[in-house]
Amino acid sequence: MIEALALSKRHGSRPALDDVSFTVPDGVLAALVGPAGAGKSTVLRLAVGLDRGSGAVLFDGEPYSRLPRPAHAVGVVLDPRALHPGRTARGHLRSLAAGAGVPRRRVDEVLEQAGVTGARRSRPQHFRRGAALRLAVAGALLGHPRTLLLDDPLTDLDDDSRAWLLDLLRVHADGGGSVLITASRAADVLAVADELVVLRRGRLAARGPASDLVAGLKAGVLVRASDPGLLAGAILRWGGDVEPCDDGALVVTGLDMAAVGEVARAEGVAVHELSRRTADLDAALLSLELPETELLPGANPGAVPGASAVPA
Ligand SMILES: Nc1ncnc2c1ncn2[C@@H]1O[C@H](COP(=O)(O)OP(=O)(O)OP(=O)(O)O)[C@@H](O)[C@H]1O
Repeated sequence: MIEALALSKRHGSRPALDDVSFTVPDGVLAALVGPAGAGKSTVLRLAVGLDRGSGAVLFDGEPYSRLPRPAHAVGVVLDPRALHPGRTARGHLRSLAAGAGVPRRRVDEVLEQAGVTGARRSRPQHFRRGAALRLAVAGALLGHPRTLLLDDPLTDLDDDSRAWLLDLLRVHADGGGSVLITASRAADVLAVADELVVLRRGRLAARGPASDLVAGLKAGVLVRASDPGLLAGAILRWGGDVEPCDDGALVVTGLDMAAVGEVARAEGVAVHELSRRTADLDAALLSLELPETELLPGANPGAVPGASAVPA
């Protein structure tokens, strides 16, 4: 199980993460989603002690820094291109295995599992994205970890590697492990993630079972117009509800698409886009109201043994 407890991080005066808590139980594949800069990578970097902040991330109750054999508990893929330029793929894995106290024979097993046996003698800095990611995942699997953390694994991935990866993650979670991946678009992970944790500007925007979150999205109409303020006022007068988005679009509920078009015409406002809100799943998720956050027992980092895993 992964527990993120009250994670916060600032870059100067700018908060990169603000009091983010969530749990990924055993047997669950969770996706941390949010637009660029939302703080997803920061969560993973804090989790494995590569960044400093406040709060804690616990793996089966222990911070990463206190795991006796971290590679045997948590498999991590942050940057698949972080490789020694002079090593072959197999050499790279052998060096990881040696550092993690994993027997050498395990290297050939994970190369095969990742489908990169044929490229074991190649230098991976020339690998395409799919092969580089497979090699990185192979490295993460060396110690048979129960938990997997992968930062943005799906971007620019070829279809075969994507299918391979999603299958591997699903099987891992179904076998009782916990998996946390990050993605910029919820649509990319909706079919595979059990749980979503949605971040918006470093804060939790929504979290819960993916199917519940999507079912909870109110049907609505997304409209972009020349004068959103004027249109919003008119929609309210006509009995609709309006939620403004960051990019100036409005999400309207209580009026159908034709009615929104009519209101705009009556107000003399030019409409630049009119679509069903479900077309923009991410905007809809980001605008969800987060229920009162129930802090996990002991979520006060001061009360959690080893919570200084992420030193302030
Ligand atoms: N070293 C740094 N110095 C200053 N600001 C930083 C640094 N690293 C990250 N940030 C800022 O912290 C915020 C969160 O960054 P983070 O990389 O965690 O976001 P992200 O959701 O992973 O984005 P992306 O999908 O683009 O990787 C962003 O505003 C980013 O610009």
